[in-house]
Amino acid sequence: MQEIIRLESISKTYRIAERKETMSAALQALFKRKYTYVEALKEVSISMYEGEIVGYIGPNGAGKSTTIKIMSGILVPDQGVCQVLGMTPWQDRVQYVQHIGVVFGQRSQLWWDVPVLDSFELLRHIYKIPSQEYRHTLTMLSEKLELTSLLQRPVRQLSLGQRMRCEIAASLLHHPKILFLDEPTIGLDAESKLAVRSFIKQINQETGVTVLLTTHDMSDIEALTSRIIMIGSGQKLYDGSLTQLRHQYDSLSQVTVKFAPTSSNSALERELFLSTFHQHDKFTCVSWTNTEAVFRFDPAAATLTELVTDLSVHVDVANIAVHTTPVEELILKLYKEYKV
Ligand SMILES: Nc1ncnc2c1ncn2[C@@H]1O[C@H](COP(=O)(O)OP(=O)(O)OP(=O)(O)O)[C@@H](O)[C@H]1O
Repeated sequence: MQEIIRLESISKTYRIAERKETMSAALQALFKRKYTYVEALKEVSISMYEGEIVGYIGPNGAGKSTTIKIMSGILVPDQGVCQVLGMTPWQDRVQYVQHIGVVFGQRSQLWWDVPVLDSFELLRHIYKIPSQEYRHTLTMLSEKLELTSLLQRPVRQLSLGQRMRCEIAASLLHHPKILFLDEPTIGLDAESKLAVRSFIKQINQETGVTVLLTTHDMSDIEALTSRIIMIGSGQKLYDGSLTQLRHQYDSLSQVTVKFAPTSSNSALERELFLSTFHQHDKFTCVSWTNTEAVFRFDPAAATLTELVTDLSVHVDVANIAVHTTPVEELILKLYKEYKV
């Protein structure tokens, strides 16, 4: 896979002028300003490859939006190298923006008082999209994002979910190679979230567009990304797959085994048998009742099939449920480990 985004040791510090309480102190400050400094990014390095969907996560104030602003050329870092598609975003801006699409969930790129279609037309002119290509793309996006009934309405009349679908369409009109999505599902109801998610997945699969997605919603991450990059207090803390994360923080598999109601074993027999699991070298029986038992084992040392084979000699099994730790919990463990 080809590397299309490369950040090397990117740092960014914001300078904030101190505000004074009293009028005289404020007047004095006009001549002798005092500043505080916020280190938003500290030597962050990131590589992304063509066609990937990467989840960029971290708690509030971690530095996610600052990174996206640097990658999209809106902000200039204090230090480091940023190469996207072989360009430096803030230097080759006019050429560069032809290749990227950006959506900020908290801000609109559409004109508030005019119909959505007028904003799209304006973007067509800005990006110099040939009319036939524009019509074709608009039809495709309108169908996939169900925009037909929205296009003639002013943006201010749209619901958040409707507006977000239009924002995403606007960011794709010029067929960008990379899509930066900064919290695209923020504030959306369950149905709108699903619509946005399934569209992102579909467009990535069909066009190969590379996607960097920031979100606080871990179900977005689970549904869309196989790789996550975590940032905390301006530093990159984790870069890897969800599977790796699961191995790291969820090393033991847990299964609940339900006994058949018409089981031929007596409760006593079952109890005696389950108590032998205390000495079992591969499986631990965590708890049991008359109707079910919970087991834990290390998937590197044993398999579910072995457990079922062992069990079925002595008890009638009706059902087995494998417990997987929700991604939300895994990420919380990661945040805790790094104290962010
Ligand atoms: N324009 C600015 N001026 C001063 N400080 C800023 C500015 N923008 C961001 N910051 C500070 O930089 C740090 C990183 O902010 P950033 O918006 O990149 O974080 P984030 O991870 O996107 O957070 P969130 O999840 O809350 O959107 C924060 O401490 C924030 O207060």
